[in-house]
Amino acid sequence: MQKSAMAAPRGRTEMTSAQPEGGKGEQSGGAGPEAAGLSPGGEEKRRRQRESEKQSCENRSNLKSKSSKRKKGDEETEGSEKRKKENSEGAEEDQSTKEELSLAASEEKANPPASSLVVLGDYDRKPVNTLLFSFPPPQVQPFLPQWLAQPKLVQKRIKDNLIPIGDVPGIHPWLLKKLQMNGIESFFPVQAEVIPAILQSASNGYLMGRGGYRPRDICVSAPTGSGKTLSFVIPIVQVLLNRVVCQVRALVVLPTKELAQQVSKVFNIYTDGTGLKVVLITGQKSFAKEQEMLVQKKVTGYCSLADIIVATPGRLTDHISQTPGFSLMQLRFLIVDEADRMIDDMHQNCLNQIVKAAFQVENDSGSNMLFQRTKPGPITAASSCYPQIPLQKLLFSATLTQDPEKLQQLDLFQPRLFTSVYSEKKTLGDGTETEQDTNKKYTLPEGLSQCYVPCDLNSKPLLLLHFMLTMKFSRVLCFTNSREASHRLFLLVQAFGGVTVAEFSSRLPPNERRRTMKEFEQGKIQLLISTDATARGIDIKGVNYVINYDAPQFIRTYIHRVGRTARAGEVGVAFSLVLRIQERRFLRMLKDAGIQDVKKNPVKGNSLKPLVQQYEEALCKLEKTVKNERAQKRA
Ligand SMILES: Nc1ncnc2c1ncn2[C@@H]1O[C@H](COP(=O)(O)OP(=O)(O)OP(=O)(O)O)[C@@H](O)[C@H]1O
Repeated sequence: MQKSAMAAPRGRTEMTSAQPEGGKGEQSGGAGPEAAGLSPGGEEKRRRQRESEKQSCENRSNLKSKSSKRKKGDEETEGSEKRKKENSEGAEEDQSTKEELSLAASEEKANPPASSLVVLGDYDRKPVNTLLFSFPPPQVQPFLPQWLAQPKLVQKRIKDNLIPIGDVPGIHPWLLKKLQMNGIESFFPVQAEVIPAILQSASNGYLMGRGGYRPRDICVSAPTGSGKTLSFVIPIVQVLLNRVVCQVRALVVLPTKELAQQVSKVFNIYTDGTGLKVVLITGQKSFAKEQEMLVQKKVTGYCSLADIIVATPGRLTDHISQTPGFSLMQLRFLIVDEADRMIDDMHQNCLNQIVKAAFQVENDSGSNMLFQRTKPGPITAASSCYPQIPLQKLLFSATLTQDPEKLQQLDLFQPRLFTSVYSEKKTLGDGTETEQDTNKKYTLPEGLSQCYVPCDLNSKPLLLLHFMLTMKFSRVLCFTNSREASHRLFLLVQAFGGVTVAEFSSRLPPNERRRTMKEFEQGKIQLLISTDATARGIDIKGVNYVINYDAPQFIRTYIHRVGRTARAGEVGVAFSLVLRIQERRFLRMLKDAGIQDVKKNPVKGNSLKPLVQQYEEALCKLEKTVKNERAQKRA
């Protein structure tokens, strides 16, 4: 990927015009007796100069160590991990370099160094003329676009900031009733901010932006379980309430079938009784069946059977290319949930195809010629002559990337960012205010307590059993790093006995996964051992504990996993079993993300002893079961 000047690489050079020595000093007689230290003020001036240089050096070395500490990545588990790691590492480097440069600039301002011109980048003072020959050439100082630098802040604390639904302006009375019928009396902070923003952007009806202008795209970064789903479901249903013709006006894309199912369920609740049609496209039904759900052929041409589509990327692109009459030409809202994951290479292409399909010129004589649209470009007299149906993008995630370049791949239009990621001001004992968590990149739910248990490989199963049987943990979602690991652990706990346990991974067919999830939600299963298939977005009510049986390798995986508990303002506890060899890396990963309050919670060997004999018997049973399974597979 080509990098723009916005994200210049490390070691950039920049000129800073600074004070005396050869610059201003020269003009005011720098070569005269004062500069040579012969005048009465000369000694004082040199002392100040020496101090200023010393300060400058200190500042630079501080920055240097700060910079090296920060060069780590936001990474992601799924898909092209390595590339992602590289990308995000690059992004963070860019970010920290930006911070360094602005910090350095302000510090330089406060303590002007003695030399006339300095080169920033390797923090060594260099004479100005080296700039002329420096390679690579100087680059433009990067800056954070205003929409990222000045986002709309969303309160993190849910329970303290509930807003009665009637106090949020502009919501249709019918929807207010519907919300109440579903037990929603108050909006969560993210909903109270985002719902009016989306409604406002469609205040002239969905066929046009506010005041006839193209509406701004919206990005939302709020913690897991903070209610992001309703913050787009409610305004979209409201905006489409009065639609006359059924056309695909809203499309939600999500990375997995389970998530798509979950979101379509919420849409179904709030469209029930409206005549709006919600269609789920995930490949769980046959392609032909899905085609029947999407379009109908009539004598006059094809007509849409869907107002709102909730889809996974693969199946959706198949329909774009292969389903006759399937049109996104009237698409008004493109919602990208779990957006950071959807921007990954794997899904990026899908998003491009959607946008392309949305601006495709239709030859079909049945198309609506009154409201047409052309690919957005500069506003001209011609383009403003006829009404354009705008396509507005709405991006949501608990770990939305703040790398402008990555977000820019989505071709966002004057985006607005709503975020709960901000540093908090704390008042000290003496009344002064201090900023906390300045390197904070993600926000976790308020009610979440986090612990980690240092351990070795052999004690991990015993620790899990200890939590379940001795500590009597209930409603536990336990994550491993692979399907095989989940399966083995499930067999082992089952062989040990005493715990209602199930597994969840792509090893199991979809119906079985659905059933398991339902039973877990109903409390019939106390321990669900899962892969990262349930790590993102899945909303399971009543999870008390998350256990990272295998420590997650990437910070975003950690955030989404632990976010399966402490949802909707509730409390929850996350335990991570961390091998001693992983401990340093694990803690650094959390620290780099600004996550500080993770307590060390060692478990004494003595506590595990009572379980050992039964555990060894379970191991023998496990060995037999695995052998049987292998034999069955071969047969
Ligand atoms: N205003 C509300 N009042 C009560 N419960 C709510 C409200 N809004 C959402 N919820 C509930 O909160 C839970 C979490 O909501 P949701 O799944 O939308 O979170 P999210 O922000 O999308 O989380 P994630 O990032 O993990 O996907 C759901 O069970 C939802 O029903």
